[in-house]
Amino acid sequence: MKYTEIMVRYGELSTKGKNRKDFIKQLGKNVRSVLAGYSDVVVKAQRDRLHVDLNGQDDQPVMNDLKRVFGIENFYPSIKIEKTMDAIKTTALQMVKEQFEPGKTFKISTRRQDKDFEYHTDQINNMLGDYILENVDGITVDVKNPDIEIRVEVRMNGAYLSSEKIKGAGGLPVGTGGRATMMLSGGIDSPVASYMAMKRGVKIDMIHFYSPPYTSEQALGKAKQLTSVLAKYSGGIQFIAVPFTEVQETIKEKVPEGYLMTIQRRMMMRIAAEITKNRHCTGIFNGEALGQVASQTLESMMAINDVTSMPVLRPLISMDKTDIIEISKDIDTFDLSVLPFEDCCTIFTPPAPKTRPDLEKSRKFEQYIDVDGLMERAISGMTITDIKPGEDYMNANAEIFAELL
Ligand SMILES: Nc1ncnc2c1ncn2[C@@H]1O[C@H](COP(=O)(O)OP(=O)(O)OP(=O)(O)O)[C@@H](O)[C@H]1O
Repeated sequence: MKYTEIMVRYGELSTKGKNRKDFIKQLGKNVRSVLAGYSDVVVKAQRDRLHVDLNGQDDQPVMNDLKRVFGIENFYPSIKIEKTMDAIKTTALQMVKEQFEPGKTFKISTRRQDKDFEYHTDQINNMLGDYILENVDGITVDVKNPDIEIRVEVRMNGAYLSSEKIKGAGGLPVGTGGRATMMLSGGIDSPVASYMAMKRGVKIDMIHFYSPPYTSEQALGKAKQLTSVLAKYSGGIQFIAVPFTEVQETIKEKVPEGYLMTIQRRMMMRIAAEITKNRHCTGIFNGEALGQVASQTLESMMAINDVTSMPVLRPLISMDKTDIIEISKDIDTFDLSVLPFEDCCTIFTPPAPKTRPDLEKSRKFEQYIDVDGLMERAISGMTITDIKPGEDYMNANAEIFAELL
């Protein structure tokens, strides 16, 4: 069946009362941005549903892209036909026949927007139901739990029929939950945390620390590539690369070995908090999960969090690694995350970092370095890239990558 339109049902929006208008507007904007590559497609965000008019565009790629947009509960590929009972009957029968197998049940659900149409809702349901029963041997009606549901909408500009129901990404439209920064490494966890932040409607800017020459161009390319995969869920993400070499070298020189990791993380957090404030964002997300590594004990989090009053949000805090990996596979970041390029946190890692750093000692050892000067120089060296969904930051260096793998 060649579909002409995709009808989108809103997710949690329907429960949001007075914010509903903003949510619908934002979702419309997000859907338009994700489908911008299809020049013929027209998106209309209306009060109770959103309509994607395909205008001859193949439905499959559009539906694949729609599956990633947060704020959509379900969508229904539909076909627009002439607004006559004959046309409705013929198309409904064709739809049923495409799905019918012996023993299957069906139901007709009609909505009528055009109050001047010659039949009202119950009449349409009955007439169509009878027609299907007469023409499909062995089929029966089940109004509670049908195997096949044919939805008929009689609108002002035509009749629309749909049957397939496709599950959307759920969540809230990105942009309705405020704006925050995300500390993105090249690992498995922070891309998953980014996805979860965006799913709750938060628009994120990525902050990535890198330390040339200890970290390579490829490691930076990998973090950008992860961002371009994640941008498919939100349509465009700003990627902020912050040089961290001087900070790390200074800490290595001045701070006792057991506290290298804690002081590095405190500096990362300070710089991230300053960037977050300057960009008028109101929180910092990261990919920490309790107990995973030395920096992710409660004591460690307290020692690192000490440097800012900005909310630090950790969507993965109580998740098991296996569950995080499962999500990273689902959202297509896993294969990239496991590419073996070093992160700046893995260089200068002492053999035995303090897993339960002392807060007072952390504060004291930090005084051995010029916190303000280091912060200022790192922030003034940052670069910002606008990353679009699906943009390629890896293949340009394909040969170098192949050698490294
Ligand atoms: N180079 C970096 N730039 C920005 N943030 C970072 C960087 N390295 C680590 N982080 C942040 O600190 C968190 C903890 O990092 P860590 O390396 O301790 O743990 P991890 O479990 O390996 O995390 P990930 O899988 O996200 O790398 C990361 O999830 C990320 O939010």
